Amino acid sequence: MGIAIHGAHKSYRSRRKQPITALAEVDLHVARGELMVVVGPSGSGKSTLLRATAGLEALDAGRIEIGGRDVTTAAPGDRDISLVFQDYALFPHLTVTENIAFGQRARGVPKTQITTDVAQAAAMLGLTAALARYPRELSGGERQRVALARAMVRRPKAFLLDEPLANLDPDLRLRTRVEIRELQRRLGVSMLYVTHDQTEALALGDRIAVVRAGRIEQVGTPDELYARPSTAFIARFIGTLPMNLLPPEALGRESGPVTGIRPERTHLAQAGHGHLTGRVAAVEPSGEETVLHVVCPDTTRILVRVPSSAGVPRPGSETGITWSNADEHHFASAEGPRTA
Ligand SMILES: Nc1ncnc2c1ncn2[C@@H]1O[C@H](COP(=O)(O)OP(=O)(O)OP(=O)(O)O)[C@@H](O)[C@H]1O
Repeated sequence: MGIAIHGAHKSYRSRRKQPITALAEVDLHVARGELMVVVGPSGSGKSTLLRATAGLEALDAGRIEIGGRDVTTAAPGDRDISLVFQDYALFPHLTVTENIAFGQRARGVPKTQITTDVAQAAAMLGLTAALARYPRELSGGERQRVALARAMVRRPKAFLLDEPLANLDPDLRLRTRVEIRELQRRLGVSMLYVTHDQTEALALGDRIAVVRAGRIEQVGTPDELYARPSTAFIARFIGTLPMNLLPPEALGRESGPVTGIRPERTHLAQAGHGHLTGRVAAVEPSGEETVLHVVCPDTTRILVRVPSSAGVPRPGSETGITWSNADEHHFASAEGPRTA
């Protein structure tokens, strides 16, 4: 058993005493050894879900099990979890060794055991050469690795991470992301990983839970979320570029569903041919590919991603846009559920 969250509900009171629903009827199961990413926009309830799982926040209703044990009312220290936050929370006056060993010492683990555990965690995370240093002598990436090593030596039933890469520059984010993934695989521990970054979610997760306004809209593998988003919101949220959503009028229909087409599944055609014709409003080269912003006569804007080598049209010119009907998604409305 990994982590099981049943019917979690949590609301806060605003300063004006208005209720703010942070979590509503959330069910989430993380299998043993699974890396589950919780992703969603700012304020959607991700941190509340993680903090409730950690026991830092009490639920109004619902039940939480970790490793098959009901921990709903257990104190954070009694849940067999390790937490990692974005701000590392290292002790500045302790060396790397002492920081990693701190929790183990407090728990009275024998010294020889601690020495072995620290050496092993440091080796796994490439920190062996830094063991005698103080946090101020480390880079941001090294500090985050110390925080991970400290979390790891506890051998918890579950790892809970809240935006652990938020303070790192892009290069380090990428490297540390790979390290976290490898570490989680090697330890075979369940992990709940919170981020607002869908790229990170797709890269890391065995599965991803997309949260919006306190509810989980979809749980699935990265491929499932990309190929069959269950709502138009997810279709726009998951993917390097948001999916184009076309109202029926844009396709010359009086009524019907909203049609979704990914920018990377569109092709250019001659003006007047294909599914649509519009004017190129902007051209954004990004190496091998170029993204065109095309505005149709009814003002619908469409993103088109094409190979840069393919004779990209100039801004202001007219172009046709086409796609294979098999690549279409259909939704009840611009935010609503999938219909086909
Ligand atoms: N202590 C609190 N008191 C009042 N409202 C709170 C409190 N903590 C969170 N909230 C509200 O609950 C909602 C969910 O917050 P939460 O921090 O879980 O979102 P989040 O998805 O983690 O956001 P972010 O990505 O910005 O960190 C928000 O509307 C937030 O304003």
